[in-house]
Amino acid sequence: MRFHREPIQVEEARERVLAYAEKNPVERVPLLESEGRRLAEPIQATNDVPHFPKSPYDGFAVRAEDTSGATPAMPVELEVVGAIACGDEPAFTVEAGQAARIMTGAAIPQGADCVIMFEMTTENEERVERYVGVKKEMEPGENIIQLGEEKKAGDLLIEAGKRIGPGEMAILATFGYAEVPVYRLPRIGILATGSELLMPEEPLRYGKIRNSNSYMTASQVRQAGGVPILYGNLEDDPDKAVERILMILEETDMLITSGGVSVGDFDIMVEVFNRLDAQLLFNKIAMRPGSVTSAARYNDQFIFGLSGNPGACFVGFELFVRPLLAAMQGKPEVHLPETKAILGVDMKKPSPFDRFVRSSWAIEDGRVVVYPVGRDKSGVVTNITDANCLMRIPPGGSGAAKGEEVTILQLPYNVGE
Ligand SMILES: Nc1nc2c(c(=O)[nH]1)N[C@H]1C(S)=C(S)[C@@H](COP(=O)(O)OP(=O)(O)OC[C@H]3O[C@@H](n4cnc5c(N)ncnc54)[C@H](O)[C@@H]3O)O[C@H]1N2
Ligand code: MOO
Ligand SMILES: [Mg+2]
Repeated sequence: MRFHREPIQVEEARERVLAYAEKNPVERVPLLESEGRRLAEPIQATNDVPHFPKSPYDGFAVRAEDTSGATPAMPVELEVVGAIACGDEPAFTVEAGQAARIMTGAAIPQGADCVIMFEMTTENEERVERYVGVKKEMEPGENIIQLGEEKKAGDLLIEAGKRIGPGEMAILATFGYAEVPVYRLPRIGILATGSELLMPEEPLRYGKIRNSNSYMTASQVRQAGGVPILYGNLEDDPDKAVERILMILEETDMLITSGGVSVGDFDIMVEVFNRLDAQLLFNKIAMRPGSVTSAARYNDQFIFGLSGNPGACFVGFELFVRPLLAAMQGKPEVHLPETKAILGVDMKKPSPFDRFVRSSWAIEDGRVVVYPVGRDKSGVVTNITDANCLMRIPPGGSGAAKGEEVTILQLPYNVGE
């Protein structure tokens, strides 16, 4: 029974992780730096928008009752008593028989109740000086952006947890949020285990390979809103691993390792978890790839032991680490979005486990069609570049046939690039 581990279902593994998920502490950052972060508080309107009635056009602010009977052939003549630029606070009142020049975005003066565009006045023939001819009958309120028309003070504008992008930046600036409450970025330590590993700058030696997992994981962490901190490669030595892991956990919120989680002679992670006396959440999942993906709690921190095989390492992050990072940043929906797609080829390999196949979806004749990206072997590293989703093939039966409907988990990579 030396190698026996009790496999649990994917959903169960996710729940065991999320049961311990906590939101990161809140910090206030300058507006420009808040871009890409997640809001820690709901954002409300701090004033009406607009907070003064304003003109949507360049024209004349007038009293609608004065324009009665006006036509292009018989313009009504009004006295021009002032001009209002954007930013002015008009100090005069438009009385009966009067008009004021007004520019787009400028405040409506007292007395006026509508704005007539330049094009509907004698201004369109030659520039008006003292008197303007109005060529159209106006309604009260016409061409006025009313006080609070867009938003009222106190209105909820953005829910907490939303990622700050262009629209959110515009709102935050509009309502004077020079400092923005956001969740602190999760700092994620990344450590590769394996005596065969070289750094990217090192020349190849027979039997050795360059560590790609750490860089792949760093990208996944960053795209999930975390800050990756790389701690290099570690030989397969449990003593050194324990020492390094304790050091990394002091400096970071969480640790992700890759490699050494299976049952080989040099797979040290089981031993490492034992020596740390960590609380094991799982070390076997009924899925492929990534069946040996492991997770543990050490004090109040997480350690994820992802597979060494790059395909399995990639999938392990997407299914189990991503949701945790999302939860730490207050994201309301933590899992990858799922949709249905039509399988573009036969995937007839029967499997007793759920399979998560690195795949690519595209719209064909108005339908979402999905194809595996190539050889579905967890040791293959060079086809992750083509994946924009994971295709989920349920266990049992005889796999899935071309034309069948399958579930896909959309990845945030390789879409619209
Ligand atoms: N007898 C069994 N053997 C294996 C089983 C099993 O159940 N019984 N599971 C297989 C599966 S599935 C996987 S996945 C791997 C998991 O291996 P480990 O997580 O223990 O990883 P390693 O043994 O350290 O390495 C596996 C493979 O990946 C390469 N690797 C490791 N680290 C990196 C890295 N940072 N960058 C790129 N490539 C890396 C490593 O050289 C190996 O080729 O176990 C199977 N075996
Ligand atoms: O299940 Mo392994 O983790 O195929 O690659
Ligand atoms: Mg191994």
